[in-house]
Amino acid sequence: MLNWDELYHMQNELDSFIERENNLTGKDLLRDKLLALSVEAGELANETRCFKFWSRKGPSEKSIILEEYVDGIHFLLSIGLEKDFRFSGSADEKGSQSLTDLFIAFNRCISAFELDQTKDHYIQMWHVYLAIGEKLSFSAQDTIQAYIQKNKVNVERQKKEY
Ligand SMILES: O=c1ccn([C@H]2C[C@H](O)[C@@H](COP(=O)(O)OP(=O)(O)OP(=O)(O)O)O2)c(=O)[nH]1
Repeated sequence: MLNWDELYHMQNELDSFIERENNLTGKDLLRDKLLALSVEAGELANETRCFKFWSRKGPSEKSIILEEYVDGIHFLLSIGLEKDFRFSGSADEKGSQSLTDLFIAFNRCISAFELDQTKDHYIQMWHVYLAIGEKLSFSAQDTIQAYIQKNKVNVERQKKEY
């Protein structure tokens, strides 16, 4: 099973670094992070092309979809750090909902959390996001590996190009 504690720890290091580099230490970044999460989910949906009924072009390759997916994991962890909530479960069995259904449900969960910032609503966002990962056939190992890799890229980018 995924050890979320380790990922929360890595995310905390990254977030503190980003805040220091950008003079944002102590600032309330929750609303920006919620919008970022919603945008990342949109980028992910776009790469899967799950809703593009008008097009015969297939999805992007798995590595690209996985990188978009772990961007969302970054923000879910980061939001938990901001609110002092932790998720510790795992993905449920693959359900019958389509990817499109899941993306719509995920946006609903973000809105529910924004309106009422409880731990239950936080956990709900995780369940739906993990269901998206399950539907995309990402294993826990795929997700951890890609998370660690993108976390490093994020640190490097802070040091250089931004
Ligand atoms: O407080 C923060 C802010 C950002 N990130 C991470 C999450 C994600 O992995 C990345 C932002 O996403 P992305 O790589 O799409 O950033 P971008 O600036 O939109 O990149 P690009 O210009 O390449 O599209 O930064 C954090 O972990 N914590």
